Order: sequence, then structure tokens, then C-alpha cells
Amino acid sequence: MFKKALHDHPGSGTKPLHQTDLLRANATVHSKSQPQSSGVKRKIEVAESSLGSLHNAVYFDENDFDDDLDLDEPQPLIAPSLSGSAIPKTVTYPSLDTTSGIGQSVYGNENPTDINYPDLPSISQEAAAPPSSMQLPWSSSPPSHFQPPVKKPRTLPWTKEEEEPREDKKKSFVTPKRSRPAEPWNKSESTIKAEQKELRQEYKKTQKPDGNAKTKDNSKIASVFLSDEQRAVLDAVVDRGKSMFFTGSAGTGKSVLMREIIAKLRNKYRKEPDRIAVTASTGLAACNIGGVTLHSFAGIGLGKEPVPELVKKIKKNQKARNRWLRTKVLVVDEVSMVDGDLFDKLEEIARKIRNNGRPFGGIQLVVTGDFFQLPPVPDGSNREAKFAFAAASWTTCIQHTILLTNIFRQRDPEFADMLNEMRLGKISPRTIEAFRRLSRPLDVKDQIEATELFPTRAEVDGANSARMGRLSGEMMRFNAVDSGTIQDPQHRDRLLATCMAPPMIQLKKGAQVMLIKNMEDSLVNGSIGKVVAFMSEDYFDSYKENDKNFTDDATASDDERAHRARKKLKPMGYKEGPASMARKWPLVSFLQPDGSERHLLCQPETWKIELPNGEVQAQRQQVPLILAWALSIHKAQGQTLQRVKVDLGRVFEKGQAYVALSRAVSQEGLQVTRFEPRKVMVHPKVVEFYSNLITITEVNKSKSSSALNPDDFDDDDF
Ligand SMILES: Nc1ncnc2c1ncn2[C@@H]1O[C@H](COP(=O)(O)OP(=O)(O)OP(=O)(O)O)[C@@H](O)[C@H]1O
Ligand SMILES: [Mg+2]
Repeated sequence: MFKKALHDHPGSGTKPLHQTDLLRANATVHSKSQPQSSGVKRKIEVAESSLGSLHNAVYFDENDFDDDLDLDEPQPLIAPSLSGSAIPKTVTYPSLDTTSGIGQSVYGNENPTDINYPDLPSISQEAAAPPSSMQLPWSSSPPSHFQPPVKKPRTLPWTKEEEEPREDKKKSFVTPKRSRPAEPWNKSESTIKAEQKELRQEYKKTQKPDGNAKTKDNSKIASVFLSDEQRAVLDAVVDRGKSMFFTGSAGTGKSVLMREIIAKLRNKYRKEPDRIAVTASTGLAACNIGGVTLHSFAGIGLGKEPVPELVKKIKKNQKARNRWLRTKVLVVDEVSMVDGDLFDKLEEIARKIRNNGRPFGGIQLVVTGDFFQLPPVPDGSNREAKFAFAAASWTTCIQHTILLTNIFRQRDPEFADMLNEMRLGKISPRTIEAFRRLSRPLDVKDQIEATELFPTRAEVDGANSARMGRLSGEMMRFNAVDSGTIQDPQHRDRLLATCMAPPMIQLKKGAQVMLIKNMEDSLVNGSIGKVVAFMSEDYFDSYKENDKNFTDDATASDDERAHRARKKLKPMGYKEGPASMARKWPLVSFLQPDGSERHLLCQPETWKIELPNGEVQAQRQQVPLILAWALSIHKAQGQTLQRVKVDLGRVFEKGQAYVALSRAVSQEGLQVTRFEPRKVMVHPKVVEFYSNLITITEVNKSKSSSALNPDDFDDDDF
């Protein structure tokens, strides 16, 4: 029984072990503790440890959020070289030459680094803080998306029609066309209606066969078919109200499952959205799931005081008190970075504030994370960081612990096994050899290079700046528009410092970027692409409908093509001058896993820091891109990357090497330099904890049952 499995850990060591984890559970590990980053404030630790700064976020609350400042601060860019050699040769979009104003700053010939587009119009308070709990936060739309559908959708409809082969591009380069061209400047009502019909049909196609309706913001993403083990967790949480901790190796679909759970819970409590509190250990993780940090939810400041004082503090704060009283389900993501003592404090606070003696005051807990990945760090005192599973109240609060075993990210079982060995800290000589063989450069046939992962932000900025400096062409700057109920700009900035989207991003044609929002099935958070042009929405519409006009002459230079394209656009209604003052956005060609390319005009998306009652404390609108020649391991956490390059020589923290290498989907897409087994560090307490977990499959085997049975989850826990 799951309950039994849970109640037996940690430490009993009597349960049957999962085939992969358990065979290695007695493995030799680096039991000697590694030196931890010292100090509490992230800022202090920047130079040594991006992980340290990450962990420190655990100790911030809504009044003190600066946990990612050290990671995100922009560095000056190196002056562009004039060689232009790094401009991708396959880019065949009309070159946006500098004589006409197309692709130029609307303000003329400023210094590239000073080019400023007009800021987005600021939005009203109501627009900034909609009662948005029903929206799916990882795909929130900017307010403009709520306007009547007078414009065509921003992205291509990606019809599956056969494309006309283009000689100057490989065949997989797909720029789907609309079946029925309609000029954006001259749409009749019937055209609009027909387009709407077409979109409705496309939307229907994305529905699951069981007809489950999706909420508005998630409509672009087809629902994932959960595996049996994922489905079992979902049912136990949503239908049976169980308190669960689900865990598993990198790529076992924990985040995918958590998103489904949140969506289903939001649907379940749609009339009382404040019953669900969505939180994570760090600001970055919280921002990724549209929640707040655990500290912020709890209203405990840094949470250093003893519980009675913290309770007093919360009682004085009406909003925080209400949150504790109203919450029925508390979601906690990336729990590996939550300190065990903090967990115990919150558990006691919950009982006291709610005047309810049941574990966690009767709140259902839905917790996920992988303790083999990123550990908590000490809070500045001398004591060693304590894992959440070592909290005294952990086993009474968590009714069921489920180990997910089906690895989705790496389809190659050999590679998945290599990573699992690494995760557990027991690497066989064969695996060491296999990792060493991956030191060769990647065999890349297109323009997308492997993303290099670094432990520190300084290394990331240095690498990205150097690459940007090699590109010629104009630098375009995109400033975020921030808003929210928090009026104090400094406080808001601190909250938003944890956001994946930067306050400002500078891009050039040819820049390698990563999409940081889920847009469509194959354009997801983590997709890597190159900026191929900057254009306005109308120009993009004209372009895609007259694609061939721009690209029919493979021998023409970029400038010639742009000139011809403009000549062809003029009679079609495209006007230079005032019309070309329209805001221009990066057009990005994204690499698909099958080698084809897809294009997206990247207009601003929204990230929210939202309390359970729907109050949007802070939100940021920004183009959903970050530079991706290089990425910090911190920001890469949770991502799935097709091409990755990691130098293990610089890795210093437990779990760091595993987090970095497990981003890759295949050995072909992974380059590892300076691989040494001693760089793979695992905490012995984590090994012990996992050695006592059993899988759903094993539970079923022991019950001689082939199917998962909801009755496996006992009802007598509370
Ligand atoms: N049920 C599923 N069916 C198909 N693909 C899935 C499923 N669940 C997850 N995936 C895919 O597997 C990959 C990894 O999923 P996800 O990021 O949720 O894993 P994770 O356990 O959260 O990993 P990490 O520990 O690295 O954060 C993603 O590309 C995701 O789309
Ligand atoms: Mg994840």
C-alpha cells in the first residue's frame, strides 16, 4: 500500500526497491559534505554559486525578493564586429535593410545600444490584476488578446499542407500558408467569419478525443496523455483529495503532471479559486507555474523567528491570515530546495492559525521535486541544510509518496540508465567511458548550436555577449512592461527579479534564443531558435501570405530581396512611412525535434506573481525570449534541450552535474567535457530516503494486480 510505503520511510530500508534506484541504492556515494555556499543573501554568493543564490530565494518573502538579481543583471555587450560572418546563411527572409527604415529603429540612426522602441502602453489596474485564477498561468495572454478578434492570430496556423519546395532552403523548412489569403488591411466581415471558423476547426483538432474542454489560455497546447502512473497520482490528488509527494528522475514528467493537477484542481474549485495555493521553493520556480514562493504565501518574512512570533505576525496581516484560513490545497513545486525546519514551522503555523489539530491544519499537500537535483542551503547559521523529507512532520503530512519511473525526456534507455547512475552517484566504469566519449563536438547540420550550460551567471553573460558581439546588424532593444497591485516599484522589481523574462532584452538578427513560454504543441518553453528578422504584425501577415514573392530567387542577395519584397508589397497596400512605424517584433525560426523549422513572431507574453485569491501582485509583459548560446544551470533546471554542452570542470555543487546533463534528450545532442566521477556528488541522506520508496508497479505486483486501483490510496489517513 502506498500509505505503508510512506509510513515506513525514511530509514526502514525494509521495502522492496525500485529496479533502477534500488539496485544502486547501496552504491558508493560521495558522503563527505561539500562546502556549502555561505551567507544568506544571494547577492553575496553570486561570484561563487548560482545555486547558492537560487537557494537563498527560499528565505525571501513578499517583502524581500531579490533572489535572481544576480543571475539576471544585464552585462554590457561587446561591440559588434563588421565581418558578419556569423549571420546564418540559411536565413532567407527579406533582409531588413537600413536604407528604408524596415527593420530599423523607428527613431532613426541612434547608437544601437540606445535604440528604444516606444514602450508598450501601460495597462490599467483592472487589467493588471484580473481575477485570473481560472487562466492557466504558464500561458497567460496579454490584455490585447482579449480584444475582439479583428486581427488575424499572431502566429501561423501551421496547416499541414504540402509546401512548395524552395531551392534555397532545406525541404523541412516549413512556413505554412493560409489556404485563403486575406489582406489584413482590407478584411470583409465574411472573411473574418471564415477565419474564425477555420480557427475553431483547428482548435477542435487540438482537443483530446475524450472531448475534455481546455481553458482559454491552454487552448494552444494539446493535452498530454498521462501515463498510468501519472494518471494514478492525478486521480488520487484531484478525486480523492490525498496529500501526495510525487518524485522521480529528471524527465519523468513531474512538471507536466503538476500542470495537469493544477488545471484540474482549478477546475474543481472554480467557484472558490482561493482554495488552491500554488507555490514553489524559489521565485523562478514559482514564476514558472504562476504562483508565489512558499514564504510569500505564508506571510512569514524570512521565517527566522520561532513559531509563536510568526503566528502573531500572520495574525496581524489580514491577507496572510485569510490565505491560511481559506486554503484547502497547497501545491509546492521544487520541494528539494525547501528547508526541513521551515517545513515543520509551516506545519505548526497551519495548525495554530486554522485552529485545527490535523497535520498541516487539514490542508491537502501536493508536493513535487527531485531531492537528487538541487538541495537547500544553510541559512547562514552553522547547521547543515536539512531536507524537507527529514522534517519531523513530513511523514504525517504526506500520505503517499509516489516514485515516477517512466522517463519521457530521454527515449534512449541506455542514455536514461547512464543518467540514472549519475543521479544516484554510482557510475559504472562503462558509463564513465560512455560519458567521456561525449567530449567530441556535436555534429550539427543546421544553424542552431548547442546551448552551453554554466554554473555561474557571469560565465553565461560572458559567453552570450561574446557571441552577440560577433553578429553584425542592428541591435534591437525590448523593454518589459511591469504592473501589478504592488505599487512600490522597488518591491515590485524585487518580486519580478525572479521572473524568467528579463526586464530588457537586446537582440540582433542571427541571435540564438530560447522560448520561455509554452505557445503551441511544438513551440514550448525550452524551444531553441534563431532570430531571422524584426517585423510588425501586419508586415508579418503580408509576408507569410506572399511568402513566395520574397523568396523565389535564391541567387538574389538579402538586400535585393528586401527591395523586391517592398516593391511587391506596395501595390498590395503595404506602406512605408507612418505605417512602418508600427512596433516590430523578433521573428524567430525554431528548430523542431524532427529537424524542421517553424517560425513565430514573438510578441509580448505575460508572467504573473499571483496570490491564491487572484490578486496579481506583480506581472511582466515581455517578448518570451532569452539569449540561448549559453544558459545558467539554474535557469536550465526543468528544461528539455535538444543540444547541450556542459563543461563539468566548473561544477561544484551536489546535484548540479546531474541537473545539467539530464537536460539533454539524447547522447547525440550532448557534449560533455572534463567528465570526472568525483564531479558527480550525491547526498547520502537522499540516497537513503529514495532507497525506501517503492513504485506503483511494485505495489501492483505485490497485489497481483495489473491495473492501478484508486483504492490503493487508503482513506483513513486523517
Ligand atoms: N505523459 C507524457 N507523455 C509524453 N511526454 C511527456 C509526458 N510527460 C512528460 N513528457 C515530456 O517529457 C519531458 C520531460 O517532462 P517534465 O519536464 O515534466 O519532466 P520533469 O520530471 O519535471 O523533469 P525535471 O526533473 O528535469 O524538471 C517533456 O518534454 C515533456 O513534454
Ligand atoms: Mg520539472
